[in-house]
Amino acid sequence: MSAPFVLAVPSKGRLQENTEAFFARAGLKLSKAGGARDYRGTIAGLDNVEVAYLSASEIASQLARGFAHLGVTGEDLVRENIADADKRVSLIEGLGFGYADVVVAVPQAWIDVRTMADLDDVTTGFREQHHMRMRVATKFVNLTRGFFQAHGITDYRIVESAGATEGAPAAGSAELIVDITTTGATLAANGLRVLDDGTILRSQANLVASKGADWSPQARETARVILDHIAARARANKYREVRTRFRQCDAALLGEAHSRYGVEAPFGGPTSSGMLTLHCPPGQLYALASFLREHGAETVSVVSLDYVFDRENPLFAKLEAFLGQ
Ligand SMILES: Nc1ncnc2c1ncn2[C@@H]1O[C@H](COP(=O)(O)OP(=O)(O)OP(=O)(O)O)[C@@H](O)[C@H]1O
Ligand SMILES: O=P(O)(O)OC[C@H]1O[C@H](OP(=O)(O)OP(=O)(O)O)[C@H](O)[C@@H]1O
Ligand SMILES: [Mg+2]
Repeated sequence: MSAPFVLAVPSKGRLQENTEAFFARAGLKLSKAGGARDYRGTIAGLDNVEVAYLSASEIASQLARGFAHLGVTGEDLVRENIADADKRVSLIEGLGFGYADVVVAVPQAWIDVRTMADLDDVTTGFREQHHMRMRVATKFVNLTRGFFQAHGITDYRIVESAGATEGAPAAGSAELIVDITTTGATLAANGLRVLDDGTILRSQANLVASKGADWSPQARETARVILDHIAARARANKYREVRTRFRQCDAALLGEAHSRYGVEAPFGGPTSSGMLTLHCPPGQLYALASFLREHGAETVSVVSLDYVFDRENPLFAKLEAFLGQ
């Protein structure tokens, strides 16, 4: 038997739940034979796939080393943990969950410090006054270094923080922090404020491919099947299916529906009896139904789509472009 195809997914918390739901919606059911504490799983119907349940940061490292073919993890962890990330992994698609911003936050009491340029000024003053550099508490050491360097800030020192980073300024172990925020509640509760231009990265969970994995023809075929499921579901989510039948429908009317409402006609124009199937963005359904009735339709029905399989698979095309032929 050939080596398994490894899909790495988060082993706990919100990311795990969201990831399992995401694959399930795409028709890929992840299951663990040994229950919740089993860190190996399978995908029903895909025999050579091994699902590896790992922490989100470990997934980034495993992808960088080529120990997993595909994985789900946050872009923040990819950028923090992988040097030269764009050469070693490819972010195939943002998954629409796990949103978090990596930000520079300072005590609210620093009323004169609004921007990174202001911060640059006070770091220099702080060093002269206190004979030590300002301390930045973070677990995002690399992202912080890169961002501070891009803003020309050099008078600071990083204090590595494993958790509860937002508490560091009040505890006196740092002057400011770099950490993730989603709702802003934790920053506010700790009397901190994000600098106006202090957002380092807007992160979300991504489907990530590894360059260094063993991309045998069989592994590529497995990736194609997985990405085909995901692309079909993504395409289905973007549209509702609209059906109607009326004689006055012609190419000019379809052209107008396309430019006004973003409507696609996946099976071409109306049939000889005037039957028409359209795909319409959800937000435009009422406007489209009104438009069709104004032009002669008696009835317009709308249904949700589960999957739309296209010949083209943009996700697999992106993977192939990244891996090279
Ligand atoms: N409110 C949030 N808190 C923590 N992580 C979040 C939040 N929202 C989104 N995320 C994302 O989830 C990922 C972190 O997941 P998780 O905490 O499981 O990671 P980890 O690196 O394994 O951390 P841990 O040390 O807690 O095990 C990151 O990509 C992060 O951006
Ligand atoms: O902006 P907010 O919505 O307040 O979210 C941000 C906070 O949430 C996370 O911690 P979490 O409580 O998940 O604990 P963790 O340290 O175990 O990740 C994260 O580390 C931040 O501290
Ligand atoms: Mg965490």
